[in-house]
Amino acid sequence: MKKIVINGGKRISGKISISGAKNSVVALIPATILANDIVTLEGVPDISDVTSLVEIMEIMGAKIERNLQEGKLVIDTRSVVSRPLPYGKINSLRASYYFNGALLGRFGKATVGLPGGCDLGPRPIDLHIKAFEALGAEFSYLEDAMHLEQKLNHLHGTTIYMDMVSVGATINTMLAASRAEGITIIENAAREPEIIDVATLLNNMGAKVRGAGTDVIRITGTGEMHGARHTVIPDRIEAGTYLALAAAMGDGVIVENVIYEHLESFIAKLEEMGVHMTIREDSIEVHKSENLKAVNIKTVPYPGFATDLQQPITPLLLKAEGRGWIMDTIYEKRINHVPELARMGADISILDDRIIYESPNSLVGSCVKATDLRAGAALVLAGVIANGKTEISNIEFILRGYDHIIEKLTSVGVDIKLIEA
Ligand SMILES: CC(=O)N[C@H]1[C@@H](OP(=O)(O)OP(=O)(O)OC[C@H]2O[C@@H](n3ccc(=O)[nH]c3=O)[C@H](O)[C@@H]2O)O[C@H](CO)[C@@H](O)[C@@H]1O
Ligand SMILES: C=C(OP(=O)(O)O)C(=O)O
Repeated sequence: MKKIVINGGKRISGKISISGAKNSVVALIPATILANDIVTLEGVPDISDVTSLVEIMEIMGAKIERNLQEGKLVIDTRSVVSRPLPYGKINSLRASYYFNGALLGRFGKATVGLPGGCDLGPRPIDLHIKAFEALGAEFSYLEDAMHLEQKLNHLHGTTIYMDMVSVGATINTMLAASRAEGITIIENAAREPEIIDVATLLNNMGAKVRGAGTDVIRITGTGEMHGARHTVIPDRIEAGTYLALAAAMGDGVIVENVIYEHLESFIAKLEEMGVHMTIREDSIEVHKSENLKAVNIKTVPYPGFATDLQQPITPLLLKAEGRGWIMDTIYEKRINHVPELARMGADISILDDRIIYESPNSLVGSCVKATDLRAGAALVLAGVIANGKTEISNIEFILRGYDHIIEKLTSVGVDIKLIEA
């Protein structure tokens, strides 16, 4: 079992470069199945979710050259077959549900086990299934796995209204609809940058996806798709995590390879707190910031404040002055970081549908447990801020989504190491 050990309380400075977006690449990899050809992905983060997806793709018959040091995957999906994938790695990550859309689109059938991923409370997939059914697939359970099969000899385009704004259901529908006959219109689509990234790859592979990034997406299905080369967008959640850390402990930190527009609501919150930043074309410099103010945060779909960033920003809030609350309207049970931060001395608790906190807090190094990916990120930040030694267990969650986190933090002066416990 691995642990992260941090000797906290030291100021940091320097540069951190952001890797490709986890929540994009986990959809881009399954999307390559639609090509029946060779797709090269660049800017791929070296994270365990990518390793898991590569393993699943190889089980399905894909030939993959991987050089994650250089952020590159060359994926040949010509020998992929739609074999049942009920168990194993499939159940360990949420994004495995994208195999449903990709396999259904290319082969007209898919048998894929139930998705896993972080425990954020219930994570239903009814909208995905409803969309596949609307496109002409029949849904059933086969050996504990989801089985989808087209009723006719092809899927057909249709208009789908999403009851809720869902990133996963929007992307899955785009995948299946890319190979359907006719036009599919997704209404009330999610607008996240990751959706645009997936649409860009699909279009480069020969699909016709229009309107990604707005709440109406129009997909004209195509019988054939082909190989392409694509660079993954920068990870706005990784960027937000390091910006929050820089605001809390930095004496001048530059976060590089960021798209500012993807982070506008987050930056607006940092500004409201009193954080000083210089925004450049593809980097953000966080200056030494003092006398920060407590703020309230409500997570909503993009372009609002991202659910994935409410946990990583919490340690920064604990350094501010005043009282505040956080309300996660996407995943209201995304609160696992709260008891661990309280264990480190934070005045933080849950009241009804909110996390409430009173600051400033003097955090003290402690033994804590990462219960999910972004809770883990929050504990790393808390460990850097806290005085003394923090030991974080269950770090496999953190490695699902943060590329070279130890190396990146060491480079700005954090005393952090990974140990075998
Ligand atoms: C809108 C939103 O902020 N989505 C976030 C969500 O995406 P993720 O893809 O996990 O979740 P969705 O965007 O699909 O779901 C948004 C909401 O819709 C509900 N839902 C979803 C699908 C479905 O079939 N039925 C249903 O009820 C979910 O329970 C959730 O409350 O978590 C990801 C990982 O943490 C983030 O990167 C996404 O930005
Ligand atoms: C919770 C997350 O990941 P997943 O949806 O893959 O579990 C996340 O990226 O914050």
